[in-house]
Amino acid sequence: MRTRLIAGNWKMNGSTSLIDDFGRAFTDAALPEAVKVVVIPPFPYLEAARQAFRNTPLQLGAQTLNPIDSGAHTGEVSGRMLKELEVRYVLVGHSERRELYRESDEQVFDRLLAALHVGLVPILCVGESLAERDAGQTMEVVLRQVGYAMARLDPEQRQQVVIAYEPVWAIGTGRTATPEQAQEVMAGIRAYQAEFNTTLAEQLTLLYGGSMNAKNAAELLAQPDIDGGLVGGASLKTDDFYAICQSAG
Ligand SMILES: O=C(CO)COP(=O)(O)O
Repeated sequence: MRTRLIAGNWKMNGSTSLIDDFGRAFTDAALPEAVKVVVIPPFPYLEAARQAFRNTPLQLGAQTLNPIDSGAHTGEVSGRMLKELEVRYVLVGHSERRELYRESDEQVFDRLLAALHVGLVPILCVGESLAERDAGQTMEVVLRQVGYAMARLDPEQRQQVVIAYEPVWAIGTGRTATPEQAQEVMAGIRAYQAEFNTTLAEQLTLLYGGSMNAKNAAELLAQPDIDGGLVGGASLKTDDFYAICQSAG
């Protein structure tokens, strides 16, 4: 049985009061067994979240990290600092970072490696644009992003990585990939991984992201290669996010 994982990426949203709402809503929450739930707020809220989530099953994630441990890098945050705040997961290669902040596959890989070195679980985000999908390049683009990172890791490191497939055209648009579209690409990612090692491929946790919400989550999560979700907008609404977590059981 693979790990089920629901992660809420708040992006540059949220507030200390939303952290408190989540703390209250998830205190003593009875989530389905074997479902891990991660909240990924902006950096300034991590400490408040650490306190507020004490009696909840919620784990903490961060949205990015700098590959360097410390030094003269104004505005940046290192993996070591995140570990001090009991952060367990970190996103690398989110399409917004790739697009808006020009992160290359190489820079994404440096971040992923830094995460592994300090013991954070990297969630490697990959996905094609609408133009790439329309041009029939979906698998090529996604496997290039996955392959760039995975081929440079040793088998033990590969085992630690979670991969999130987020078609860029489905992010924040309300236009979810159909379960079949998502399943097709995610089966392709797992098959790619099987070229390294079939057991690892079987254990790989694969998340779908892109307009996942309380209504469509169950159908997406019922697909054989979808083990969880990376949720944006709907993770800012306590009730919706709670419902998505319940449908992962
Ligand atoms: O980018 C996402 C999560 O990382 C998905 O965002 P939405 O759920 O808002 O489409």
